[in-house]
Amino acid sequence: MAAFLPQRPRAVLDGVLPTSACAELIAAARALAVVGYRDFVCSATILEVAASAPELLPPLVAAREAVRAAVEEALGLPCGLLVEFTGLICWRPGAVIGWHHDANRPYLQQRAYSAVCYLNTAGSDFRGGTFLFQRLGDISDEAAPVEVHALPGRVVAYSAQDVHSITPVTAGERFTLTLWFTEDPAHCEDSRLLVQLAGGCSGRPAPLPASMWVLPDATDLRLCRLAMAGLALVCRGRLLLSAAAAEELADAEGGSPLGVHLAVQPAMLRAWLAWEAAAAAQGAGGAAGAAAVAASPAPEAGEAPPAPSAPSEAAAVVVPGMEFSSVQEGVLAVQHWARMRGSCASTHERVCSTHLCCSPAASDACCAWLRTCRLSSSCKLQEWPAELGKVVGELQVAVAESQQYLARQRAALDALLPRWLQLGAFFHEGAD
Ligand SMILES: O=C(O)CCC(=O)C(=O)O
Ligand SMILES: [Fe+2]
Repeated sequence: MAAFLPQRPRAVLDGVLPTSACAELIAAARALAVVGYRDFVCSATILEVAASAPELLPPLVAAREAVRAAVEEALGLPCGLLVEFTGLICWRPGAVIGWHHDANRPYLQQRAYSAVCYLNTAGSDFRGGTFLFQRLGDISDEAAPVEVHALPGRVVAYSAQDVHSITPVTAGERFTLTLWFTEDPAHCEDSRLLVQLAGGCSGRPAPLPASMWVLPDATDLRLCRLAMAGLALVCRGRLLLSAAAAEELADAEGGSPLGVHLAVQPAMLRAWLAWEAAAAAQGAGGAAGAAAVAASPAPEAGEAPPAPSAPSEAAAVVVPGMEFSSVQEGVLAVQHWARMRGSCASTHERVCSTHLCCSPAASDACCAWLRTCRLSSSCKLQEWPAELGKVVGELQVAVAESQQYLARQRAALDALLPRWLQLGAFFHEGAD
């Protein structure tokens, strides 16, 4: 444990999470994170996880509790801390935060302490991204930590008023589990989490990031999901949009990032849901049925995704990083692969589902698959099956492993949920 000064509590704690738990959380973040709270940052909050992939709550909650317990002990807070925010955060190249403290807005006054648990290693998994505390030039500076380099399982904890900064991430991806603590029960995230969980955990549509930053590497399963959905993708600035959303965007308020985000979100979501509904209506149509769905999505009240076989002009635009010459080519490649696998419907599940990259190994296999996509950019389409064949075995193992992993997490959630809900009811009654 590092120096701890009561007047300016700062602690750096190693080994709070085992490396395996960190890898698990990174895989969950890769699967779920959407455009985050600042440029080049993607995040998945605990509430978003509860809404879209509740079976991933058990490892996230376990990690949250481990960090909370370690911070309470290190900062000597016997009364216990309430968690105001839990999020998995991915920092991509370009992400940076200047000097600030974490309660620096009127609506953040409830934050009392902060804790960041690093999930991967500075210098090897990513470059830059060093956490710096401001030196205050008083005697306590001698002992207080000022610079924190990320290592899996290392936690930095500090008062939310303590000024700090993060140097720019220059390469790779920096993953953190970030927690803010409050002493005010009204701001504890658990009540919102319980309300959400009480609403039921199953049958939710697969989450689709509504928009995303276009990233230099773009090795991202989400791009694949979008291409599978037959969406024509358009690159606008650093946002990747559906063609339909791009049209709406023209009307968006001055093209401001917020306006853009608001315009994009509903359009893409509607398109995705329309596609999902069409796929469900086709039922177990097998390869041909599902391929037909992908090729001619059902007309819907919202936007149906553009048909891959009838590309719009916008569709000729790039899906960055995938290096297909068009989205259609990407879709065809996926369909080829699907036919090879014998079932397009389950391929949809495998390729499009968030869950494909929920286990670390599956996540790696997905990345391998997407890398293959990229490596194959110069290949002709007919060469795809051979190319893809190389990783099909790996994916099969990954899918099986992912399914087992999710089954285990679902069982864990089933076991936890009644207790959480009971607790929620207890607190609710207590509050009445
Ligand atoms: O990721 C970190 O090391 C700290 C992040 C931070 O300061 C913040 O999100 O306010
Ligand atoms: Fe901060």
